[in-house]
Amino acid sequence: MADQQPPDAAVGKKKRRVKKKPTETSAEAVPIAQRPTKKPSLTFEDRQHFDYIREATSKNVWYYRDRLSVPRGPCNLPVLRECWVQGVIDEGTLVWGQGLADWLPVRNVRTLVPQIRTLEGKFDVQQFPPERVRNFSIIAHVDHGKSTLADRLLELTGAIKKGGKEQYLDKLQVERERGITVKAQTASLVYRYKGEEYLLNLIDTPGHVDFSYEVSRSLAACQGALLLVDAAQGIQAQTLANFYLAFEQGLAIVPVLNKVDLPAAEPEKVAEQMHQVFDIPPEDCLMTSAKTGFGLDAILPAVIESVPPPPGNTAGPLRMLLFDAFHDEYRGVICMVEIIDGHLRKGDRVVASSTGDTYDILEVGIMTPEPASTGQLCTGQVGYVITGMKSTRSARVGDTWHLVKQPVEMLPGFKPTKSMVFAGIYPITGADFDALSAAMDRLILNDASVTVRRENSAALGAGFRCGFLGLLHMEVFHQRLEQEHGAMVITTSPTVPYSIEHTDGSHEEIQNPAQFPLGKKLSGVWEPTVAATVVTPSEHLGSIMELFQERRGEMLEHTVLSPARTLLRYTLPLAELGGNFYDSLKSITSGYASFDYDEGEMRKADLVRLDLLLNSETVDALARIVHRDKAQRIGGKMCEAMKEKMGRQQFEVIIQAAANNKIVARETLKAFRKNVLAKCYGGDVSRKRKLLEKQKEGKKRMRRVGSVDVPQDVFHALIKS
Ligand SMILES: Nc1nc2c(ncn2[C@@H]2O[C@H](COP(=O)(O)OP(=O)(O)OP(=O)(O)O)[C@@H](O)[C@H]2O)c(=O)[nH]1
Repeated sequence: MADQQPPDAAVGKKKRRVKKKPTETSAEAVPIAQRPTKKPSLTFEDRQHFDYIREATSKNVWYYRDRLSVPRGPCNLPVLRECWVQGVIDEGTLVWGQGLADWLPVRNVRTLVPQIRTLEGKFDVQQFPPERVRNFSIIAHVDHGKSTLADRLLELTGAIKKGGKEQYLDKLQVERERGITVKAQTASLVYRYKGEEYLLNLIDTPGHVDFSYEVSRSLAACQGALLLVDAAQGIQAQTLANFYLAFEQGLAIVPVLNKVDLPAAEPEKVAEQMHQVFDIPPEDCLMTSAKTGFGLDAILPAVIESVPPPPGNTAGPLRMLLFDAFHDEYRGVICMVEIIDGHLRKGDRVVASSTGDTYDILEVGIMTPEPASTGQLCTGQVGYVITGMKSTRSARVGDTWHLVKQPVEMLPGFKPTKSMVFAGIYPITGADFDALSAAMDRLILNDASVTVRRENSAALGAGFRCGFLGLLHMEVFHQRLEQEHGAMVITTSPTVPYSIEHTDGSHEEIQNPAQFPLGKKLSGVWEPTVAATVVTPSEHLGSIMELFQERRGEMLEHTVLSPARTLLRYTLPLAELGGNFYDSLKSITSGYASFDYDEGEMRKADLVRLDLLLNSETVDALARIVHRDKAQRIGGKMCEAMKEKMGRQQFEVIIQAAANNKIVARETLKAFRKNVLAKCYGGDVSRKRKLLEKQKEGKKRMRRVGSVDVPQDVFHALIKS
């Protein structure tokens, strides 16, 4: 094991070495024959080995990771940002990283694992029996102010400082970039009310329909919900959907009208709407402005008064619900749990009911909103546990855990989600498949609503077919894979699951358009529909109806909510929600209409498979299933987009679209050879070689379809066409 010098001494020593003797790398320490010529990619066995070492060293300050990012700052290997490790991290281990000409033997690696805040000995969760615990979610339509209100409540209870980062609980990069919540987040607050301290557990939930699985799971760990409604916009489609989710689970509802500071706010009218639609007495609605802080003081007392304490049995054996999980680079799998009955302590040995696997509780604590260890959790409390679980797949969201040899009745768990949209996800190059697979495992741990299956494409190689709850969900998943896990991927056109009826009466579900049978007589093709709800200012009714008609929608209901607002219900094919449906709806109503949908029935439709061909070779990854009437228009658009994006090749390329094998559109791309040496007049041969090598490198990023090279961004562009 490496030496145990104080970190500063080690830092100084290593810095001097690296600076003064840059050649003192593995060149001297390792015989040439042993030196690899390129960055190693770790094998599965390596990773297993690493896991073993992690355990062996977890109590020391040493650490390793298969792909170790060493942040800048005081560190004994300051030049390394990404470093590939050969073998076990120990004295003499070879590492390679950005800025290093060669492999470097490690002399001293100190852990860079951020320390979890500890409240052990300072904060006793036992002082909060269930009567003084409240678990509640904040639910609302998109942008009605959930995260902003959560900020104010965190500030009010001193969990975060005033004037800090806005929407504190929106921690993901994708959330901050898009300004939406995609992941439910938990925070425990201590609040003094009528002379007694209460432990309040707040869960901020997403508003968009594609993430409603997050809402329903969060509600399972709560006994109440703050139903937030924008006092200017009133009840919207997702307000209805979330209200019913909470109502069906029997939660206490605390109605709050937010944004009363806005000039357009009409809190009295909205309170009246709440009465009409939800039967909530107008006088029960709290008025607040999460922006200015108006009315904030009334919220937590209302939660304490209206939300019942968690009903668990304090004396019973431990029974806990795993309702969420995520992967932390340094600590592995972190599970979010609610203690339904009994008591959990660090060091306990627990069993996961669904798999029978046993784990030691290495750490347990609450989110404040950052994790803070408390050493135990009592009945009704919500917090996190770390078990040293090896595989991300072992953390099954909805699972019941109990103590070894103390079996309990399983909790009902969560309804499995039904994927509404499918797409293929492929690594940019085949060599990245293993890395993508690991990244998917980690992300799926944090997003249990995604379904994944291995698949192969002739054009894109080995990859995965993933099921999502909607198109936004698919886009966010793609973005998170890239941003949080560094996996660069190609996503194929989204498709919905179709059911094919063969002439012998049998049915087959297809989730990939390339499976759609060609040249075979079929009895019928069935597509999924949705029951859509739109709440809109009445002046936009005409244009909304036109939009739905164009998207093959059929009206089910037309209700006037108030003289100015109307509710419409339509049934329409799920596939029609793709493309620019949301953008069109937004632009024709200037963003004033709200939209939500529920799964509908399967409906028979006249559908064909639309293929894209390059020099008569089908690109399987670009196949889609479309309505016969739209095949020619969509095919034409795809060919145009392909021509525009692909750039000329060294030979002519014929781009065609075929609907059920019949050509419906065609474009021709003229031959062209880009002469990268055009501007190199005479002279330097090494510069010419460099340019040619760069060109060769660029070609690697292309996908070969038959004899045609397709750049990866073409796939992205065609998905949107
Ligand atoms: N004027 C005013 N603006 C507010 C108030 N509360 C929130 N906002 C603004 O409304 C916008 C949306 O707020 P968020 O807190 O992100 O809304 P959200 O409900 O969490 O959004 P999603 O998680 O995407 O559903 C932000 O620009 C906030 O600054 C309020 O009381 N008054």
